[in-house]
Amino acid sequence: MNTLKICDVSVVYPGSEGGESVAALSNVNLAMEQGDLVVALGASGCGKTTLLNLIAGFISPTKGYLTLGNSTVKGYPRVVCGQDIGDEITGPDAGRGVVFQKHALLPWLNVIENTALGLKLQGMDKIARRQRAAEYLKLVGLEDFHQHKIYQLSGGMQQRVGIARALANDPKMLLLDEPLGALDALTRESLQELLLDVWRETNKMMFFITHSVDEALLLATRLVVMSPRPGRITHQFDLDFNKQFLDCRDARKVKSSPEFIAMRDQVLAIIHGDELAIA
Ligand SMILES: Nc1ncnc2c1ncn2[C@@H]1O[C@H](COP(=O)(O)OP(=O)(O)OP(=O)(O)O)[C@@H](O)[C@H]1O
Repeated sequence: MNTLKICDVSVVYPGSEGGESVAALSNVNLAMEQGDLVVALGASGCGKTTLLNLIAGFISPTKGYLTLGNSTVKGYPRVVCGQDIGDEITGPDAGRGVVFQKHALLPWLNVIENTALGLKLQGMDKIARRQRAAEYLKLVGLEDFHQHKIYQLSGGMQQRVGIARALANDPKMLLLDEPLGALDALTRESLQELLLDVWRETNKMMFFITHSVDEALLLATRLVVMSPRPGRITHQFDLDFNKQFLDCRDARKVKSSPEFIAMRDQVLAIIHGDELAIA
């Protein structure tokens, strides 16, 4: 089974040119399984992206370790506290798909070429990779846009291509760093629905970062709230508003329920309390 374990992880960035080092994360513990949609919320600079970068294998922890399935993630000792924690993954790989706020697509390639890019880099032949890319473009509603250039697409459509490209590699987990942050409100709502459809269809583990409390509550199976720097996970909530939404397809109805409003108030109180503490 696919599982991610983050065990007592801290990250300290060294100061540049004699400057002070930055303690970004402190003693973070988190476990995820297949089908979990974990959303991280917290004040700006609390270490959300640092946590995502660790999971993706872009950076290494200063202390602690991460495991994905039977493998340790990038650069960690195979044996920890006398226990063998498995083979090492040597860094970012196709098993962890990443979607950024800015789509990071290549403007000189068309939609299907962008979607198939990771498969091309893995050496998959052209027919097979185009077939696979077409499947995922259909999943995100872009089956009629294969030949379009990226600049011919709206921001929301570009993000759909980014999601299809990440999924085309069939990753064990999808890591999404504020993927909807730059979109207008209506497009953002339609992509929230799309992501939930993709999540239900694929049953992938997803780790999602946002600044929007409403978005976090609507999407998450588990919400983790992080403290200001050095980031720690201070609260975790198991939620099922996403299943309520998928049943009724009416975000306004879900968001106006007494349970949603109470949870929103509770989470906002935590975040505002944290912000006041550092003001
Ligand atoms: N490569 C780096 N070198 C030094 N400091 C860094 C580096 N990357 C991030 N930081 C610092 O670490 C802290 C955590 O940054 P991070 O981007 O993880 O926070 P965040 O919660 O994602 O922020 P935001 O919500 O504003 O995107 C910040 O103080 C940031 O300035």
